[in-house]
Amino acid sequence: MSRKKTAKGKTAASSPSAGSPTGKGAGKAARSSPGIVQMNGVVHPSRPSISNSSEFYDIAFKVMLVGDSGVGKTCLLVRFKDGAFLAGSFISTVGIDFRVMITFVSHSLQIWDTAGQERFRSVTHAYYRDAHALLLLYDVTNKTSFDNIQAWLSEIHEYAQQDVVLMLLGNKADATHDRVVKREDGERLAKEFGVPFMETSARSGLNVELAFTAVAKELKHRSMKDPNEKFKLQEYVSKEMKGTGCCRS
Ligand SMILES: Nc1nc2c(ncn2[C@@H]2O[C@H](COP(=O)(O)OP(=O)(O)OP(=O)(O)O)[C@@H](O)[C@H]2O)c(=O)[nH]1
Ligand SMILES: [Mg+2]
Repeated sequence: MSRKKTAKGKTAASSPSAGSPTGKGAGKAARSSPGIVQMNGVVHPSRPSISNSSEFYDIAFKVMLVGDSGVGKTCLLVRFKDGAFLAGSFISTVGIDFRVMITFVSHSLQIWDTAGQERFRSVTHAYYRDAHALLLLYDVTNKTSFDNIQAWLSEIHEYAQQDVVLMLLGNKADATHDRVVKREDGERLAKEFGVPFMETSARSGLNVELAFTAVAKELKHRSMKDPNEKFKLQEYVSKEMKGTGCCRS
Protein backbone atom coordinates (compact mmCIF):
# COMPACT_ATOMS: atom_id res chain seq x y z
CA MET A 1 0.00 0.00 0.00
CA SER A 2 1.28 3.47 -0.80
CA ARG A 3 0.11 6.90 0.11
CA LYS A 4 0.19 10.06 -1.96
CA LYS A 5 -1.99 12.98 -2.80
CA THR A 6 -5.36 12.10 -4.31
CA ALA A 7 -6.58 12.95 -7.76
CA LYS A 8 -10.18 11.99 -8.33
CA GLY A 9 -11.51 10.22 -11.39
CA LYS A 10 -10.90 7.16 -13.50
CA THR A 11 -7.44 7.22 -14.98
CA ALA A 12 -6.05 4.97 -17.64
CA ALA A 13 -2.40 4.18 -17.34
CA SER A 14 -1.89 2.17 -20.45
CA SER A 15 1.39 2.03 -22.25
CA PRO A 16 3.68 2.83 -19.36
CA SER A 17 7.33 2.48 -20.08
CA ALA A 18 9.15 -0.47 -18.58
CA GLY A 19 10.31 0.32 -15.08
CA SER A 20 7.68 3.00 -14.55
CA PRO A 21 4.43 1.10 -14.83
CA THR A 22 2.38 3.75 -13.14
CA GLY A 23 3.70 6.57 -15.27
CA LYS A 24 1.25 8.98 -16.86
CA GLY A 25 0.19 8.13 -20.35
CA ALA A 26 -3.54 8.09 -20.16
CA GLY A 27 -5.11 6.97 -23.36
CA LYS A 28 -6.82 4.07 -25.03
CA ALA A 29 -5.80 0.67 -23.84
CA ALA A 30 -3.24 -0.96 -26.05
CA ARG A 31 -3.12 -4.72 -26.37
CA SER A 32 0.66 -4.75 -26.18
CA SER A 33 2.53 -5.51 -23.00
CA PRO A 34 4.57 -2.52 -22.07
CA GLY A 35 5.08 -3.77 -18.54
CA ILE A 36 7.73 -6.20 -19.66
CA VAL A 37 11.11 -6.01 -21.28
CA GLN A 38 12.26 -8.79 -23.52
CA MET A 39 15.95 -9.50 -23.83
CA ASN A 40 17.38 -12.49 -25.65
CA GLY A 41 13.99 -14.11 -25.58
CA VAL A 42 13.80 -13.85 -21.80
CA VAL A 43 10.86 -11.98 -20.36
CA HIS A 44 11.62 -9.70 -17.44
CA PRO A 45 8.78 -8.13 -15.53
CA SER A 46 9.12 -4.49 -14.64
CA ARG A 47 8.30 -4.40 -10.96
CA PRO A 48 5.39 -2.27 -9.88
CA SER A 49 7.10 0.66 -8.20
CA ILE A 50 4.20 2.55 -6.74
CA SER A 51 6.46 4.94 -4.88
CA ASN A 52 7.98 6.19 -8.14
CA SER A 53 4.61 6.80 -9.67
CA SER A 54 3.65 10.10 -11.15
CA GLU A 55 -0.01 9.32 -10.44
CA PHE A 56 -1.57 10.78 -7.31
CA TYR A 57 -3.38 8.72 -4.74
CA ASP A 58 -3.85 8.17 -1.02
CA ILE A 59 -3.76 4.41 -0.97
CA ALA A 60 -3.04 2.31 -4.02
CA PHE A 61 -4.10 -1.32 -4.08
CA LYS A 62 -2.70 -3.67 -6.64
CA VAL A 63 -5.31 -5.85 -8.32
CA MET A 64 -4.45 -8.56 -10.84
CA LEU A 65 -6.58 -10.40 -13.37
CA VAL A 66 -5.58 -14.06 -13.67
CA GLY A 67 -6.89 -17.17 -15.38
CA ASP A 68 -6.36 -19.30 -18.48
CA SER A 69 -5.58 -17.75 -21.83
CA GLY A 70 -8.72 -16.66 -23.68
CA VAL A 71 -11.08 -16.44 -20.69
CA GLY A 72 -11.52 -12.70 -21.31
CA LYS A 73 -9.24 -10.94 -18.80
CA THR A 74 -8.17 -8.21 -21.20
CA CYS A 75 -11.71 -7.71 -22.50
CA LEU A 76 -13.07 -7.46 -18.96
CA LEU A 77 -10.58 -4.76 -18.07
CA VAL A 78 -11.18 -2.85 -21.30
CA ARG A 79 -14.93 -3.08 -20.68
CA PHE A 80 -14.46 -1.67 -17.20
CA LYS A 81 -12.15 1.10 -18.36
CA ASP A 82 -13.79 2.12 -21.62
CA GLY A 83 -17.29 0.69 -21.26
CA ALA A 84 -16.83 -1.09 -24.58
CA PHE A 85 -16.30 -4.62 -25.77
CA LEU A 86 -13.02 -5.28 -27.47
CA ALA A 87 -14.36 -7.05 -30.54
CA GLY A 88 -12.24 -8.57 -33.25
CA SER A 89 -9.63 -11.24 -33.33
CA PHE A 90 -8.16 -12.53 -30.11
CA ILE A 91 -4.76 -11.02 -29.33
CA SER A 92 -3.19 -12.89 -26.45
CA THR A 93 -1.52 -10.79 -23.78
CA VAL A 94 2.22 -11.16 -23.40
CA GLY A 95 3.60 -11.23 -19.86
CA ILE A 96 2.18 -8.50 -17.65
CA ASP A 97 0.24 -5.57 -18.94
CA PHE A 98 -0.45 -2.67 -16.62
CA ARG A 99 -3.63 -1.06 -17.73
CA VAL A 100 -5.65 1.06 -15.42
CA MET A 101 -5.45 3.21 -12.35
CA ILE A 102 -8.91 3.74 -10.91
CA THR A 103 -9.17 6.43 -8.28
CA PHE A 104 -11.93 6.49 -5.71
CA VAL A 105 -12.30 9.20 -3.07
CA SER A 106 -9.45 8.06 -0.90
CA HIS A 107 -7.93 5.05 -2.56
CA SER A 108 -6.95 3.73 -5.94
CA LEU A 109 -6.91 0.43 -7.70
CA GLN A 110 -3.92 -0.24 -9.85
CA ILE A 111 -5.16 -3.01 -12.13
CA TRP A 112 -2.80 -5.37 -13.88
CA ASP A 113 -3.77 -7.60 -16.77
CA THR A 114 -1.74 -10.80 -17.00
CA ALA A 115 -1.07 -13.37 -19.69
CA GLY A 116 -2.90 -16.64 -19.23
CA GLN A 117 -0.50 -18.60 -21.38
CA GLU A 118 1.53 -21.18 -19.50
CA ARG A 119 4.86 -19.88 -20.84
CA PHE A 120 4.41 -16.60 -18.94
CA ARG A 121 3.50 -18.24 -15.65
CA SER A 122 6.83 -17.54 -13.96
CA VAL A 123 6.46 -13.85 -14.80
CA THR A 124 2.98 -13.61 -13.35
CA HIS A 125 4.00 -15.53 -10.22
CA ALA A 126 6.56 -12.86 -9.52
CA TYR A 127 3.77 -10.32 -9.33
CA TYR A 128 1.43 -12.29 -7.09
CA ARG A 129 3.40 -11.59 -3.97
CA ASP A 130 2.53 -7.92 -3.69
CA ALA A 131 -0.98 -8.16 -5.10
CA HIS A 132 -3.74 -7.05 -2.73
CA ALA A 133 -6.49 -8.65 -4.77
CA LEU A 134 -6.82 -11.23 -7.52
CA LEU A 135 -9.74 -11.63 -9.89
CA LEU A 136 -9.61 -15.24 -11.04
CA LEU A 137 -11.49 -15.85 -14.28
CA TYR A 138 -12.74 -18.88 -16.13
CA ASP A 139 -14.78 -18.99 -19.32
CA VAL A 140 -18.28 -20.49 -19.03
CA THR A 141 -17.92 -21.75 -22.62
CA ASN A 142 -14.65 -23.53 -21.89
CA LYS A 143 -14.75 -26.48 -19.49
CA THR A 144 -10.97 -26.76 -19.32
CA SER A 145 -10.66 -23.21 -18.06
CA PHE A 146 -13.13 -24.13 -15.29
CA ASP A 147 -11.31 -27.38 -14.47
CA ASN A 148 -8.07 -25.42 -14.21
CA ILE A 149 -9.43 -23.19 -11.45
CA GLN A 150 -8.25 -25.59 -8.75
CA ALA A 151 -4.72 -25.43 -10.15
CA TRP A 152 -4.95 -21.64 -10.22
CA LEU A 153 -6.08 -21.64 -6.60
CA SER A 154 -3.09 -23.80 -5.66
CA GLU A 155 -0.76 -21.39 -7.40
CA ILE A 156 -2.37 -18.46 -5.68
CA HIS A 157 -2.05 -20.25 -2.36
CA GLU A 158 1.63 -20.82 -3.07
CA TYR A 159 2.63 -17.43 -4.45
CA ALA A 160 0.18 -14.81 -3.22
CA GLN A 161 -0.15 -13.17 0.18
CA GLN A 162 -2.20 -15.19 2.64
CA ASP A 163 -4.75 -12.40 3.06
CA VAL A 164 -5.11 -11.59 -0.62
CA VAL A 165 -8.66 -10.65 -1.61
CA LEU A 166 -9.83 -13.22 -4.10
CA MET A 167 -12.89 -13.36 -6.31
CA LEU A 168 -13.90 -16.03 -8.83
CA LEU A 169 -15.52 -14.81 -12.05
CA GLY A 170 -17.27 -16.97 -14.63
CA ASN A 171 -16.91 -14.80 -17.73
CA LYS A 172 -18.72 -14.85 -21.13
CA ALA A 173 -22.10 -15.32 -19.42
CA ASP A 174 -23.67 -13.77 -22.52
CA ALA A 175 -22.71 -16.77 -24.65
CA THR A 176 -25.78 -18.82 -23.72
CA HIS A 177 -25.59 -21.17 -26.72
CA ASP A 178 -21.96 -22.07 -26.13
CA ARG A 179 -22.19 -22.36 -22.37
CA VAL A 180 -20.79 -25.60 -20.94
CA VAL A 181 -20.28 -24.57 -17.31
CA LYS A 182 -23.49 -23.95 -15.36
CA ARG A 183 -23.70 -21.05 -12.98
CA GLU A 184 -24.44 -23.54 -10.18
CA ASP A 185 -21.12 -25.30 -10.88
CA GLY A 186 -19.29 -22.01 -10.44
CA GLU A 187 -21.22 -21.29 -7.27
CA ARG A 188 -20.45 -24.75 -5.90
CA LEU A 189 -16.73 -24.49 -6.60
CA ALA A 190 -16.56 -21.02 -5.10
CA LYS A 191 -18.38 -22.20 -1.99
CA GLU A 192 -16.04 -25.16 -1.65
CA PHE A 193 -13.05 -22.86 -1.60
CA GLY A 194 -14.73 -20.04 0.32
CA VAL A 195 -14.31 -17.53 -2.48
CA PRO A 196 -16.86 -14.90 -3.54
CA PHE A 197 -18.27 -15.59 -6.99
CA MET A 198 -20.21 -14.01 -9.79
CA GLU A 199 -20.69 -14.43 -13.49
CA THR A 200 -19.62 -11.62 -15.77
CA SER A 201 -19.67 -10.67 -19.41
CA ALA A 202 -17.18 -8.35 -21.02
CA ARG A 203 -19.43 -8.39 -24.08
CA SER A 204 -22.67 -7.28 -22.39
CA GLY A 205 -21.08 -5.58 -19.39
CA LEU A 206 -22.87 -7.87 -16.93
CA ASN A 207 -21.46 -7.40 -13.41
CA VAL A 208 -18.21 -5.88 -14.67
CA GLU A 209 -18.51 -2.69 -12.64
CA LEU A 210 -19.75 -4.68 -9.64
CA ALA A 211 -16.75 -7.03 -9.66
CA PHE A 212 -14.25 -4.20 -9.43
CA THR A 213 -16.34 -2.11 -7.05
CA ALA A 214 -16.81 -5.03 -4.66
CA VAL A 215 -13.07 -5.70 -4.57
CA ALA A 216 -12.38 -2.00 -4.04
CA LYS A 217 -14.83 -1.89 -1.13
CA GLU A 218 -13.33 -4.97 0.46
CA LEU A 219 -9.80 -3.56 0.19
CA LYS A 220 -10.88 -0.24 1.58
CA HIS A 221 -12.56 -1.87 4.56
CA ARG A 222 -9.58 -4.07 5.25
CA SER A 223 -7.32 -1.06 5.32
CA MET A 224 -9.44 0.63 7.96
CA LYS A 225 -8.28 0.27 11.48
CA ASP A 226 -11.65 -0.34 13.11
CA PRO A 227 -12.08 -4.13 13.44
CA ASN A 228 -15.83 -3.68 14.02
CA GLU A 229 -16.20 -2.26 10.54
CA LYS A 230 -16.31 -5.67 8.88
CA PHE A 231 -17.22 -5.85 5.22
CA LYS A 232 -18.60 -9.07 3.79
CA LEU A 233 -17.68 -9.27 0.15
CA GLN A 234 -19.96 -12.14 -0.84
CA GLU A 235 -22.90 -10.62 1.00
CA TYR A 236 -22.34 -7.31 -0.74
CA VAL A 237 -22.12 -9.02 -4.14
CA SER A 238 -25.27 -11.09 -3.54
CA LYS A 239 -27.18 -8.04 -2.35
CA GLU A 240 -26.12 -5.93 -5.32
CA MET A 241 -26.98 -8.69 -7.77
CA LYS A 242 -30.41 -9.22 -6.22
CA GLY A 243 -31.01 -5.50 -6.45
CA THR A 244 -30.54 -5.44 -10.18
CA GLY A 245 -31.58 -8.99 -11.00
CA CYS A 246 -28.66 -8.74 -13.34
CA CYS A 247 -27.23 -12.18 -13.42
CA ARG A 248 -30.17 -14.46 -13.63
CA SER A 249 -30.37 -15.47 -17.25
N1 LIG B 1 -18.88 -13.83 -25.93
C1 LIG B 1 -17.89 -13.30 -25.22
N2 LIG B 1 -16.62 -13.32 -25.69
C2 LIG B 1 -15.66 -12.77 -24.92
C3 LIG B 1 -15.93 -12.18 -23.66
N3 LIG B 1 -14.76 -11.74 -23.13
C4 LIG B 1 -13.82 -12.03 -24.04
N4 LIG B 1 -14.35 -12.65 -25.13
C5 LIG B 1 -13.60 -13.13 -26.31
O1 LIG B 1 -12.67 -14.09 -25.84
C6 LIG B 1 -11.45 -13.97 -26.53
C7 LIG B 1 -10.30 -13.80 -25.54
O2 LIG B 1 -10.44 -12.60 -24.82
P1 LIG B 1 -9.20 -11.90 -24.09
O3 LIG B 1 -9.75 -10.87 -23.18
O4 LIG B 1 -8.19 -11.46 -25.05
O5 LIG B 1 -8.64 -13.14 -23.25
P2 LIG B 1 -7.48 -13.14 -22.15
O6 LIG B 1 -7.97 -13.85 -20.95
O7 LIG B 1 -6.97 -11.77 -21.95
O8 LIG B 1 -6.37 -14.04 -22.86
P3 LIG B 1 -4.76 -14.02 -22.61
O9 LIG B 1 -4.32 -12.62 -22.82
O10 LIG B 1 -4.18 -14.96 -23.63
O11 LIG B 1 -4.51 -14.52 -21.23
C8 LIG B 1 -11.60 -12.80 -27.50
O12 LIG B 1 -11.88 -13.30 -28.78
C9 LIG B 1 -12.78 -12.03 -26.96
O13 LIG B 1 -13.51 -11.38 -27.97
C10 LIG B 1 -17.28 -12.18 -23.19
O14 LIG B 1 -17.64 -11.70 -22.11
N5 LIG B 1 -18.22 -12.75 -24.01
MG1 LIG C 1 -5.23 -10.83 -22.39
